[in-house]
Amino acid sequence: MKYPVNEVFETIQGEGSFTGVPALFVRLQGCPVGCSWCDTKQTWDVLIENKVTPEQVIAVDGTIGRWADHDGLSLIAAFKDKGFTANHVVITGGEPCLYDLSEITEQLINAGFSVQIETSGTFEVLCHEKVWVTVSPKVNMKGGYAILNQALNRANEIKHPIATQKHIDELDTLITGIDISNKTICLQPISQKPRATELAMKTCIARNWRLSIQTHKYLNID
Ligand SMILES: C[S@@+](CC[C@H](N)C(=O)[O-])C[C@H]1O[C@@H](n2cnc3c(N)ncnc32)[C@H](O)[C@@H]1O
Ligand SMILES: Nc1nc2[nH]cc(C(=O)O)c2c(=O)[nH]1
Ligand code: SF4
Ligand SMILES: [Mg+2]
Repeated sequence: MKYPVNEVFETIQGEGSFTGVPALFVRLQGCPVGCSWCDTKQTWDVLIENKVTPEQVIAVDGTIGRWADHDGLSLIAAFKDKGFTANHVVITGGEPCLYDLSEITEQLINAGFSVQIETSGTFEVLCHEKVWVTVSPKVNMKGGYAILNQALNRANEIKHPIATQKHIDELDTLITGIDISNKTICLQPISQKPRATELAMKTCIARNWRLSIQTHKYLNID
């Protein structure tokens, strides 16, 4: 199966439970959710006029919304060509769960990579059972997408972007009825806002949750 890939790069995972882990990022093109504060708006539309060759996507950064078709095996070959050494692959986007990720995650896991998916939980999560799934729930977005309980139940980690108390209250509602005993819950301040960061820290201490800071933005790396 072919997936529309916006960019591939090697960096340090900046967020969540794997913060600090060397990682190969595969950013898929396409997201209909429309978060006003989204870091990666260039990935929203999959426009045919922005389709390029697979080599172009591997070669340069994806800050414009161009994309190319890849599959798991062509990505593994590209990692090798580039001399990448990280063995943790993060599939993000865009919204990667627009696509059935069973094949690509199986190919990566069979090749010896550990695999993580970053998803908004607005689509069913279809992937290999060994994948670490990070759900960053999106509620009340313009598309009116429902959070699928399937995604929250599959999640290994729920990483909630927050700015105000309202967002924490929304998370409380979302996780009512979900068994969170084996899940990591993180709060991630939206766009490094000091008040959001302070609220996230206070709430994490009170609840024994984890703080997730977008460390790559402080480090000024990809
Ligand atoms: C760009 S999204 C792509 C994956 C997927 N669409 C999602 O929303 O989880 C990757 C992560 O960045 C987070 N994110 C995006 N923009 C952000 C911002 N301005 N501040 C904090 N987190 C942000 C998302 O919530 C998500 O956890
Ligand atoms: N370093 C780094 N860590 C990240 N964690 C999640 C990211 C994303 O855009 O999904 C991201 C990213 O773009 N860069
Ligand atoms: S769901 Fe993710 S990629 Fe889509 S708009 Fe929201 S943060 Fe951006
Ligand atoms: Mg980046």
